[in-house]
Amino acid sequence: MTRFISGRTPTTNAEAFERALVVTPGGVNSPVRAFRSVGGTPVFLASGHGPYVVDVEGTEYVDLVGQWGPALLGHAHPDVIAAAHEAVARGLGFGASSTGEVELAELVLDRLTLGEGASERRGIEKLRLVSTGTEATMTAIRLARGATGRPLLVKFAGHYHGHSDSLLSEAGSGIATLGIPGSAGITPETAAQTIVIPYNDEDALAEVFALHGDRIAAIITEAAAANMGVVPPKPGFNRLLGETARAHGALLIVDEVMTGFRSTAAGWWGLEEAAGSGYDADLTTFGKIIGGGLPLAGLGGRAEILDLLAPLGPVYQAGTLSGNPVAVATGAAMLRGAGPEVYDRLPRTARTIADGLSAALSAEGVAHTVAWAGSQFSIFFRPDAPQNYAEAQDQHTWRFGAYFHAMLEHGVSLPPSVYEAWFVSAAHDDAAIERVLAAAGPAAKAAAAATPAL
Ligand SMILES: Cc1ncc(COP(=O)(O)O)c(C=O)c1O
Ligand SMILES: N[C@H](C=O)CCC(=O)O
Repeated sequence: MTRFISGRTPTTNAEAFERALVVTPGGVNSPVRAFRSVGGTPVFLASGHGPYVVDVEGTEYVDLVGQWGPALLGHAHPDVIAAAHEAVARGLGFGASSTGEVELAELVLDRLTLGEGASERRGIEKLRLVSTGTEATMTAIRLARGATGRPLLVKFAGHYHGHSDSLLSEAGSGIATLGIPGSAGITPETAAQTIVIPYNDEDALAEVFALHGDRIAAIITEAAAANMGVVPPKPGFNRLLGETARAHGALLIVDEVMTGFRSTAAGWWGLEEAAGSGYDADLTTFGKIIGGGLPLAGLGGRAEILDLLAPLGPVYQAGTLSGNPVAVATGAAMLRGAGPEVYDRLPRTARTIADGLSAALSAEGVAHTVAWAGSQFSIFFRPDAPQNYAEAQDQHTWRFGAYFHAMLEHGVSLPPSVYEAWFVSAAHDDAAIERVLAAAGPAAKAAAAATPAL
């Protein structure tokens, strides 16, 4: 007799969650999905199409989670699905190199390399593919330590770079959502190698380098922070990070796992280049969109640094599933499908939605602000945009649960945390936007009526 297998597919979210709780820690495979900060039963999704997702009960929602970023063209885009089918038919993976990996690297490098004659520090010359953003940032740190022979890492409070040990101190995303300072299970020795400073704070940066400059291997930063809600860098801050690192013989790692291929065709880096505040990253990490929705991520940089990776160099990194042929095919299909019209459309769609939501909140007298980084935005329940984690936490977070559930009831799926960014896709058409705007009034009323927990 089987103990766990029920043989029946759950038909309600409650039933699905109940069963998940028995066999999965917290009923989820990634903490934010558990709805802990907003309360209630998580939805279990059965399918997605265009701007919509559908749960196991058959309820359709306009999706503003976008797979946490990868769904740039919307769900189940025909070209991406066709690329997956074609690749699957040839085999799921070989544990050997395949030409699709090279094609994807070429597509990425083409978007991120400056023209001939540009300073040789700029742009990305080589790319190593891995399977998750966590692996990409973890490898970037190892590479920085290997390249400099130094131990320390500087990160910013509220930034999230995945869940490797060195990077969970005062992290954003789920760590912020759960209201905890970091994770158990990390040795004090490891934690001591990461120095956390406030974001957008030039003085703290100067001070940490004055004190420890010759022991710092790297600064790691989100290209534009979006895991404590959206908090963009002050103009010129990323450039200052590059200059400071360079002046002290350290490296700058810019994490574009979320912003890469979303803010512009060339990610946040492209946006700052166009704005005249371009910066020199020594290493750049990618994830999400680069895999087109399947597990794939990457680490890029100048050849002299990337070539320190095995087999050429002494810094080890490997992966059974690295460069998986199906994931590189879906990633390439997504990048090929993300032409100028996509990057033109995304900010306009985001702006229309955000303006409508903001107007509804204002009409209900709810203090709030919409914060932006390219086409990504999030709503803070405070009157002005925060510049760092302390300010991002200083808001009426207690309004968000009511707001979130009112949206869900009216057919709009938001990230289930006040500290996550919202994502639109190229598939969000007028009908989807209308549905979001129709939910704006009731959600604003719910936020206005919310009260802090005792
Ligand atoms: C900026 C950033 N870096 C790294 C990661 C880690 O990526 P993954 O979840 O694929 O490990 C994430 C998201 O999870 C992210 O938003
Ligand atoms: N903020 C995270 C990634 O960007 C959300 C994904 C997760 O933790 O499940």
